[in-house]
Amino acid sequence: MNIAVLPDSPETAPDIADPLDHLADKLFHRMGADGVYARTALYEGVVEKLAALITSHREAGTEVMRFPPVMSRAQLEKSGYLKSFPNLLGCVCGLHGTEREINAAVSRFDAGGDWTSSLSPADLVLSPAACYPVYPIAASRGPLPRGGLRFDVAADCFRREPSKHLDRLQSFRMREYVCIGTSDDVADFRERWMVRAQKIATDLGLSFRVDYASDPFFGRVGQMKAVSQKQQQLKFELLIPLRSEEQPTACMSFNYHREHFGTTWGIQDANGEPAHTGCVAFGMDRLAVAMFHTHGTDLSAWPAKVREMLGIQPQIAADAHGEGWR
Ligand SMILES: Nc1ncnc2c1ncn2[C@@H]1O[C@H](COP(=O)(O)OP(=O)(O)OP(=O)(O)O)[C@@H](O)[C@H]1O
Ligand SMILES: [Zn+2]
Repeated sequence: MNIAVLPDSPETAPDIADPLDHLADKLFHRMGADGVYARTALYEGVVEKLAALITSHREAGTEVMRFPPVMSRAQLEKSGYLKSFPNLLGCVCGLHGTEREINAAVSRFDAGGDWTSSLSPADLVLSPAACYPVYPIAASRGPLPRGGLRFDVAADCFRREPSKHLDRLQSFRMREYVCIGTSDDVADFRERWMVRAQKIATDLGLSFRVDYASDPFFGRVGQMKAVSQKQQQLKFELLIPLRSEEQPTACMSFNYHREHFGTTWGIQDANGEPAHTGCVAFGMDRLAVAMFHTHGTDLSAWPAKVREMLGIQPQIAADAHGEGWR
């Protein structure tokens, strides 16, 4: 079934058109909520090619793990997420009562009332970033070997930041390379990846700049955290001017957490010191949107070098509007 219902009908259309809106009907199908979209074959094909390109740059000795879209609530609480981004968290909840209580909730719904007041939280949250589950797993393995550990992780992530902008989703894919080791291990890792990531962006024909950045910490205390994060240059972003040069979109980030996760999870480096950690995160959906915004929605018209880099064959490009991804 192919129901392209974007762009919005005039009654529900956003007041100000966004420069990315023209991509919507080629890339997505609406699912009834802002920032949550079904993806077309054309779009998904490019996401897969981007993922393969990122895989081709994986360093030797990197362990691969793929995480589900949910994780342990206790683990995320322990990671300190509520101190930084409580406003973005999505929590799984359910009808946990007796049969009578559950039936009463459903009856309230049938009668046009509110059933959700009977919900209570489960022990799961929707993962807000791909790397959180890897630290307790690493901790369970005992002290780190010399040189530390490296992981390749990915997850469907959720952040409660509904927006009509196609580059700010509530449900999106994140791929990360993670390093756990000494501060030198992590500094070298981040340095290598900041160089490599810029080569990837150049190969993809994207315009970009790399700048230091801060996370969107919650509240007034959060603003101070953001200032300190910038001063210490703990976070860099690869920024692509999708809607303007002044407000570019962060499509990758390079993060240094110092010993936060090492101390939280009791991870020790080879010298018995708390481990340092860092990650490089690729926003797969933002990268895909950036590719279509930059090169257009006709794959056969993309620059030959970019198609070659991604392994997009000419006939595949021509077929992509149908089911032509092989
Ligand atoms: N709401 C979102 N929709 C799509 N991709 C996202 C979203 N939030 C983050 N990402 C992607 O995941 C990557 C890693 O997440 P990170 O926490 O570093 O982003 P962030 O600093 O919160 O981004 P922003 O400042 O734009 O909210 C980002 O560089 C981006 O590519
Ligand atoms: Zn991370």
